[in-house]
Amino acid sequence: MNRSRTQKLMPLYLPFEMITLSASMKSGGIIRTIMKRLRRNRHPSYGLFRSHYFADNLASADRFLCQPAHTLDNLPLLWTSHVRCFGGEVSHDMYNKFFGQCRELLTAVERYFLSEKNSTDMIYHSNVEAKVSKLVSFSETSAVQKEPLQHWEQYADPIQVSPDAVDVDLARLVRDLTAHVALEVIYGKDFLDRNPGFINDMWLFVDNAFTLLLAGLPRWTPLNPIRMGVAACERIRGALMAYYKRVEQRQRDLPVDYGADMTDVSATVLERSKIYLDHSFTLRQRADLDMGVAFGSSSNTPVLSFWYLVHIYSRPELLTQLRAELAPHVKIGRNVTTGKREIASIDHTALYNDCALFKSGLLETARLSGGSTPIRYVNRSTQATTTDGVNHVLHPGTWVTVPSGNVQKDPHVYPDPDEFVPTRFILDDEGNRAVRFGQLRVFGSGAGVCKGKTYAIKEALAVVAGIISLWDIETSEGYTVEPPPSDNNKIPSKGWRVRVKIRAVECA
Ligand code: HEM
Repeated sequence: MNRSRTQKLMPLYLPFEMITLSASMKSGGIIRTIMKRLRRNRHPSYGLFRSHYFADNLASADRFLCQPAHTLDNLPLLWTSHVRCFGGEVSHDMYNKFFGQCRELLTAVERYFLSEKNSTDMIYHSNVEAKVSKLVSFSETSAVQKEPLQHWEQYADPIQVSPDAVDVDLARLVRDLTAHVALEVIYGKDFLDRNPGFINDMWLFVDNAFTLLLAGLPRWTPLNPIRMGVAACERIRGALMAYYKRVEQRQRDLPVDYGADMTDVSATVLERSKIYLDHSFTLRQRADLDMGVAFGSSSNTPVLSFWYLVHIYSRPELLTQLRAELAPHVKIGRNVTTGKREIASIDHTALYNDCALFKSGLLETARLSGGSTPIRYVNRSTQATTTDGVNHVLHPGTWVTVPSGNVQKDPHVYPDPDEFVPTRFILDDEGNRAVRFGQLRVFGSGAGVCKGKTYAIKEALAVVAGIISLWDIETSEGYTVEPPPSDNNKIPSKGWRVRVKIRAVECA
């Protein structure tokens, strides 16, 4: 790689310094004192390295991060994941295409998943009702499972224990179902049916290799987790290459491979494909750049939804309150063929706007699960103003990290910060109960803010509302799950074994 292609790669020391500084800020004590001493007077460097500014005490993190991308750039971090994690192509051609077209490609995500109106259309398209109604499969005839399992049941080890009860790992079940919802809405049903191992490969990669690779271990490192993760990543790339070939065939009115049904491919994919074609991206380059979308859209929401369910099902009183709040908006009917209860409809707009306790509880789960630390590359000189009023100059070619998530455990902002307080984000304005994000920044800020933020909340609300409205869930003997102080975007390694039954509830 020549210098132009390496200069925008995040330095290898940065994740380590960021984690150490972040931990020292939280823990206080001697490490904090040492780190503070290392802060060079008047130089905006905090810690050991001059090319990294750890901006933990900005006067306004939001205002700072809202600077235009030509000053504070989010793309070099994405380029770093492309090179180090996803093993994407690093040719000169790819570098130019990446920095030339990436913003346009991200806009094709943002337009449908960040906008209030379009994200509502997307969640209505996602048919969460049908998926949640088939959370687990029942055999009518015997206690032995005979029906084909749904995609999300494959790795959740379901065992039918009576005609109406299934024991299952809820962590795997919910994680895979929620990922399925987002991926189907983006890539279409045929893609997931044709690639039944796709979601499992994503987890193999995320759980085993992603962090180690981002920290700088080469992809050829002879460690089992990396080998396993990298092999899964290559299968994902292969699936996306074959997929974008079919999308191109559809767009050019050519016969589509395998006669695949491409009618439900999202507008996001069609727009991205058009950009790829207009700028002569090879199939491999298209797949490389879509990995960020596939992972971004389906790695965080599933874990958030799972932990919210843990909070709810381990608090019977809260469960009752939420079911009452949701009842007018989540209609239960009967399946005309089986006669079993199922979700007939979900009013997604009402879940988002009118169910204050339910939405606030989701934000509280997000608050507890840990915050984000936006990382930006400094393209042009800029200033960072700290709380003590000092202006630091940040030079081009340096990096800045903003641990805006630390506020989430700050007792001055959130009293009893380790407690789960479901009402915490409700503002009562003369009888009008509204839910406000306040200082919560789980989705980042500024130009690099999460491009799926609005959809992600609607999707998590829909999945959780559907599950708690239709299903009774009890922890199996010997399994307890306590939400960890910070989930690091993970489900519990041993899963959460539960018994699932359809709830006896009045049908509409
Ligand atoms: C609970 C769910 C989610 C969480 C917590 C989350 C969080 C984040 C965070 C922290 C960032 C980096 C922001 C920054 O640097 O300031 C990000 C970036 C991104 N997210 Fe999400 N995300 C979620 C769901 C989604 C979904 C559903 C999609 C797509 C439909 C998505 C697409 C993206 C994309 C494309 C980026 C890169 C943005 C850029 O650098 O310009 N995310 N997300």
